[in-house]
Amino acid sequence: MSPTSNASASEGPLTSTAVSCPAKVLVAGGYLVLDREYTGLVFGLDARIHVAVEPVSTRSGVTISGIVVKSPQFRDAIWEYGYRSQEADAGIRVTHGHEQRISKNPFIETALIYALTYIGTLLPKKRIESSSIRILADQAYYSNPGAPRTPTSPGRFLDFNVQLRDAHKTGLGSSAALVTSFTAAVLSFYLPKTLFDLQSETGLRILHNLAQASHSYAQGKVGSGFDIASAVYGSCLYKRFSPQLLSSLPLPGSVGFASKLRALIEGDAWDTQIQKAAIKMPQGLRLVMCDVDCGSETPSMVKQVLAWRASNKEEAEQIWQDLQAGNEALAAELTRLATADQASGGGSEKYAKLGEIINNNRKLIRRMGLASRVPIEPPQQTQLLDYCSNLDGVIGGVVPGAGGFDAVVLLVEDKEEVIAWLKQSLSNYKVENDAADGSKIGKVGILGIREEMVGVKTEEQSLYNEWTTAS
Ligand SMILES: Nc1ncnc2c1ncn2[C@@H]1O[C@H](COP(=O)(O)OP(=O)(O)OP(=O)(O)O)[C@@H](O)[C@H]1O
Ligand SMILES: C[C@@](O)(CCOP(=O)(O)O)CC(=O)O
Repeated sequence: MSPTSNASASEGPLTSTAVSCPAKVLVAGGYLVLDREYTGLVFGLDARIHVAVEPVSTRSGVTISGIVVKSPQFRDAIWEYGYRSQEADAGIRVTHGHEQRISKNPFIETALIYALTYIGTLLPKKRIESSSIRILADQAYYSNPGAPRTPTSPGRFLDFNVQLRDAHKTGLGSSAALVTSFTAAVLSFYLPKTLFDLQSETGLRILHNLAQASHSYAQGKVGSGFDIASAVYGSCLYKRFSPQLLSSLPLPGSVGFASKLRALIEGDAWDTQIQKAAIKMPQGLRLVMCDVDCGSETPSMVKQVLAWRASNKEEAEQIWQDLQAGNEALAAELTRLATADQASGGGSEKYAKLGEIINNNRKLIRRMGLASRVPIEPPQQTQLLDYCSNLDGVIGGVVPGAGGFDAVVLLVEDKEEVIAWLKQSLSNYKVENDAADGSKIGKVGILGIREEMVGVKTEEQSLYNEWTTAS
């Protein structure tokens, strides 16, 4: 059902709004999920990016509207935008503030253009008021050490005291969580509930489709969109949208962009499939993310794997099908354990099948990597995963997403002593960096996060008290 567009444009003053979205980890389905024939098993993680929007009191007589966006945990992270409606149904054009000295932020700028354009199609006669927007991110997204802003009463959001370009990402999908929170916060702020309600299924679908469209444009249309899906819906089994949906959309600023964008995100053509019920974390288990203090270039790995698949159809098809079966088996076993009678089975034998499925999937991932000559589970990561998998309480682990040297994700028993033992064992872990290509993994650390089933949610403004709009 589409929202009705005849709601009154004047439904009271704009009130401050805040929204947050979770990080992601693709536990199964890397590369496969780029193709609609296959699915990806994605878990949300409890590191969040928050976006808060507030009205700005404009002095009487001031006619220029503006939106100021700040990411105050980073140095010089402030972007000022003007905006105006364009002829020919081309949507909203965003301009930069005069004294803009700092680098552009394509994710923020695109999310703003898409969100304001959609709002403009719903409320064509209403002036878009000025606002002030703050972005606040949890520590786990970056490996830079943060410091409390007010040491006497340390809050949730730390001061990173570096420029954004010097932030070291940990690969948790910061741009997807940012774009989704930003879009949700801007829509919730400017639109009355009758037109956009984050608590409704329709609201979530519109947010998902709009955030996919703008994130994909800002990113250069490379990803499957699993990161946006988990930002909106939390942990889920994800089947991507047909790429033609976005390739047939006019570019922002071109004739017909606004109404085609609205029709696409509200209409029935959008064919993503999200199964939330297919993903569960059994009670007594949890995910642990390990950062290996090194990084890989996802786009070039994707290019190489897909090129190999295109010229080795038969061999690739077999691996893809076997991996899909293995990924489905993993989802099914997690669900079985989550719903099984807690009294049945006991001890670590109850997770034996889960461990076996994970190890079989890893064999297939290594085959994919060897065949395509892409280090998806390189020897250093195999060694690390084998080492961790042999520790008491660890069921198994994989290289998430595109793999490489970014991170590993472990499935472990949710017990303090297991985490303590894992930490101690990793602090003694000796990395054997003997890869022929010279790639190295650094010190292995545990990120203080775990799985999160909840996707987008509204938040209390009081969370940001120490990061006032003036910060
Ligand atoms: N706190 C923040 N404030 C403003 N912009 C941010 C913030 N965090 C991330 N970004 C934007 O997102 C970009 C990083 O997105 P990118 O897609 O490269 O990484 P990622 O989504 O974290 O990585 P991956 O998909 O590999 O997990 C930054 O260059 C910046 O533009
Ligand atoms: C390789 C791919 O399937 C997963 C990439 O995941 P990550 O960015 O490495 O977490 C690409 C995608 O689905 O967007």
